[in-house]
Amino acid sequence: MHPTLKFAVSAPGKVILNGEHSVVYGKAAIAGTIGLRNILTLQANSLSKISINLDILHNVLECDLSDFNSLLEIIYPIYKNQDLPKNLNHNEFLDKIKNFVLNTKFFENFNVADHVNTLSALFYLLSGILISNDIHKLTGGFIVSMKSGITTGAGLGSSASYGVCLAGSFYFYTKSLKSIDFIERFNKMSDDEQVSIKTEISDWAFCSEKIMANNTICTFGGLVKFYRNQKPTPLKFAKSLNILLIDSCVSRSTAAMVEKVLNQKTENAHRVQEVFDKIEKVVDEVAKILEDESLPTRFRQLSELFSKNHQLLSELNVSHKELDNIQQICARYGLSSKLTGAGGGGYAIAVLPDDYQQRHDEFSKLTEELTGAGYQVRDTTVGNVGFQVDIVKNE
Ligand SMILES: Nc1ncnc2c1ncn2[C@@H]1O[C@H](COP(=O)(O)OP(=O)(O)O)[C@@H](O)[C@H]1O
Ligand SMILES: C[C@@](O)(CCOP(=O)(O)O)CC(=O)O
Repeated sequence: MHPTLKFAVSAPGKVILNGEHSVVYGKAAIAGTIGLRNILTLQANSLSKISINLDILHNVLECDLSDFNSLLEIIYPIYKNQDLPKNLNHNEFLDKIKNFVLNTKFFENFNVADHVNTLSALFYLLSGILISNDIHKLTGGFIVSMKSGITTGAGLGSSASYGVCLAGSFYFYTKSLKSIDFIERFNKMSDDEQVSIKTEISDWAFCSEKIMANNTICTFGGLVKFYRNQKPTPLKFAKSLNILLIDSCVSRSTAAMVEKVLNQKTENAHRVQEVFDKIEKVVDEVAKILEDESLPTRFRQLSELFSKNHQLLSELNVSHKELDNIQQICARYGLSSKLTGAGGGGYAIAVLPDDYQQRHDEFSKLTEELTGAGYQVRDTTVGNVGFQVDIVKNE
């Protein structure tokens, strides 16, 4: 037990730049981390409880250490000799964790059933990582506090970022139980050593969100090209890009939009395949531009390709009148926006010129017009750092 241990981890959200929908049918897509992050602080203490302070739950929940240790007592012997998480029987393990979550009293009248996935992800990763490090009992408590910086359920990768924060914090907590200066040592390790630890974290995070690209991006950061169910490949030399993130404030469902495209494909496979092929070309061109170090500016070329990509997605009927309106407003200011993610609502993104901060008046007018039309606007970058961990020093 290390009652003095206090550290913070953070992980960014992500956006898809190009290739949504066609990626479902085997084509490549491009994505990158955004400048918005979830930040989780873990502080060890000598109390006999695990306190959970996730801002999205609006309550501080508490789990008695004895209850958690009883769970470990049951599951440790079953899973201790398995090579976790590689050989973990996910569904069986998750059932045991869900059962624990549903039968634990966390806070007065708190309705656990409404948050079972959020809490199960936490206890899944905590127990799995402890067991894989051969720890079968906790002798001291801790508090985890999450400050959310990413809108949830909007395609910005909040769940992957949440999973990476949880996996990362429990990984470093567990390692610190064995060696208190582990975090300081990690931050001084070579790139290769850090990559191998981050790979473990990303593999654990994959257990809570089964979208390989998202966990890898949120852990390692940067801009990547990826295919469905495969580890993404970093785009070499790709510098981060200034973008405008515009929330249409229209709710959307990824599954419904994917189904909409499937229905069109069933009706007219040839037409839809032609659109996918054109999107593939856009993806290839964008990747080339992002990797070309010699270009003085990427703004104009990328803007053209973003417009084209939005048009192609509209042909798949996954745009929305608000997303089209955003595109028209941006166009009046010389910017091209496209929907990002599944469409039907959610976010649009627009590439910003390198000097947009110097063109303050023009940029403020655009932001005002978008906000006045009912949208939420953030300027940020895409292709930022991924997972980070740091000791928090108490004043
Ligand atoms: N900051 C957070 N704190 C707690 N849980 C989070 C947080 N961010 C995401 N989650 C979890 O992820 C879920 C949202 O996942 P999902 O609907 O796939 O959205 P997204 O597209 O943003 O990843 C939330 O319901 C919650 O379980
Ligand atoms: C439409 C799709 O290509 C992207 C969905 O993205 P998001 O989860 O809405 O950001 C679906 C998918 O790749 O699974």
